[in-house]
Amino acid sequence: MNIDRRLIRLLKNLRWPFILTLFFALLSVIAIVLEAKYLSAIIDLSFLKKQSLGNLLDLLLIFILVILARFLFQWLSDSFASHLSARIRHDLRNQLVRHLQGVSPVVLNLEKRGELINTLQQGVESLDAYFRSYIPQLFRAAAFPIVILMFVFPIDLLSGFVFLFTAPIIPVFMVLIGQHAKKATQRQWKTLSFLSAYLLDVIEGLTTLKILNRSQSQITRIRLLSEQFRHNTMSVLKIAFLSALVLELAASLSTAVIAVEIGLRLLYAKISFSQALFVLILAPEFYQPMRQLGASFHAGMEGMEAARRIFEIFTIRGRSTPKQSAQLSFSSSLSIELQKVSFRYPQTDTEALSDISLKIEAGKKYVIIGPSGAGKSTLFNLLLKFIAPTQGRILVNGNDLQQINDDFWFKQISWVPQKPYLFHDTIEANLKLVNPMASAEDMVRACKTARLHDFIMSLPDGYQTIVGERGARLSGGQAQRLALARAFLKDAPIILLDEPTANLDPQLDREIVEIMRQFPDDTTQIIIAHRFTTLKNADLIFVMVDGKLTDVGSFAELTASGKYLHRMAEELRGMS
Ligand SMILES: Nc1ncnc2c1ncn2[C@@H]1O[C@H](COP(=O)(O)OP(=O)(O)OP(=O)(O)O)[C@@H](O)[C@H]1O
Repeated sequence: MNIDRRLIRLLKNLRWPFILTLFFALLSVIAIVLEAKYLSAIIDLSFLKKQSLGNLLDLLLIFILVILARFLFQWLSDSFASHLSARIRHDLRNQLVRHLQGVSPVVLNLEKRGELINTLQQGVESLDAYFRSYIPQLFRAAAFPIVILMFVFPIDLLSGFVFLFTAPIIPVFMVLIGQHAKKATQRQWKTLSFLSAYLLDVIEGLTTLKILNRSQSQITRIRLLSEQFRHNTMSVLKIAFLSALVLELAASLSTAVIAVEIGLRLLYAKISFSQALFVLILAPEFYQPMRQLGASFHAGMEGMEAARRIFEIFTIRGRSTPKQSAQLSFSSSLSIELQKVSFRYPQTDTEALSDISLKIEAGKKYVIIGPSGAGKSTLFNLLLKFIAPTQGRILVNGNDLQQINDDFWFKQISWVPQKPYLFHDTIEANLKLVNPMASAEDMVRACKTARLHDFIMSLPDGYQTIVGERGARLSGGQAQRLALARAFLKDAPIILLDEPTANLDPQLDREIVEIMRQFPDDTTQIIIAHRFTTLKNADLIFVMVDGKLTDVGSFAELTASGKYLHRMAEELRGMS
């Protein structure tokens, strides 16, 4: 019957709007029965018993009031259902976003973003019809016939039995049709999710595709997928139209059976006119909610399918973080120690990091170097608590990092990745992300230190300039500077910087060292370096190769003996 228990559980905090939705629906059916009762009485009295209109004024007035009450109850029931649906969608979307915020970026990157977006938008939206129309209709389909039978049985037993025996025909048809509809709806959703993910992928990789001269083949693929989606949608619609037709037919035939049965008895004077009329007026109302349920059956199917995807998102494992960070305070100078740390990404055979032991003391400058794939970013991911070691421990002032609260830890770290994420908002808003209370002077100071202020002032809207999606209107170097300005504003004791690669911004090469010097002396700096200038300024250099720590030492020590650094120096000398 298309009821997902997890969806019904969402109603827990909305008990009252839900109860009121059903309560007013119930009142509306009582009003329907009363409407039939008064209408049949008025017709009987005025046409058969020839009563004057003056004598029927009271009855007419009550009849009109009952009609008005029916519409009022229906409207109230619909309004509470709409309110309920809006709240559920709002709460669910918040819960989903909150859940995804708690998922490690490393895990999240493995998910198809297009599918996630599709579920967050279309999936949650399709629950509107489920809660606003399908669930109340399901209640009406179950409750209305019972209420009507309660009134019909005492008045006309035979008609009551005809109602009772014809009522299951519609639900039986619905269950039969439902089997097909379910598969078709699942196919439709699968294609839509795939299409959304594919479109997002193509749009993001458009430049690459164009350069590779592959855009035409992608267009063909998108056309094929769209065609498949159209085909699947048509199958769903075909079933929906066909089921509506079958249900309509079943309801009409059942009403006809009642009409013939009543007509015959009326002919042989086995039933009074007012009783016959009362049952006849109620007959279409008896089948109406079941017919309407047939019409919203599709909404029920879609809601169920969307629920499956939505609750799948909740199964993406989030990080668990302790509530308290014992013994650590914001004023602590934080030293970090990696003890025999290894890490293996899920579903991979080799370790990205193996047996790493190193110490990071507060206030010193460290540089990590190594060839591509050596595990430098993985080490950062561990320090950022995006992932946890598969073996070994990371200690912060002697406390296991995994026992430290995420919020506390994130406040201690400024992270400047190679491609910083900038939101489609103003420069000011992107800066204030790290410190909403930052004053205009603070922002200017931070941007001056990051050597970005002059550029910002050259823009027509200055700090109010919209940076574009993912900072599209900024160069790679400018985006990095903006991220560095954010780090200045945040003023955290530890800064992790993934230096931009050499081909990104040559000017930044020299400047970055200067900018990093501006951080307070007690800031611990850990830099993934790609340049020589950065190496020279490090207190200690960690050389990583194939997930292992192969050398540790100062620049002078390593250029003399370190294999990788020595080779790097040779290569750079050869280039110059
Ligand atoms: N999400 C992931 N799932 C599976 N394997 C991964 C994942 N991320 C990285 N790896 C693997 O882990 C190893 C270390 O990768 P990592 O990104 O840490 O290297 P890196 O030194 O930062 O490289 P680069 O300098 O090119 O950025 C690589 O073999 C890489 O293929």
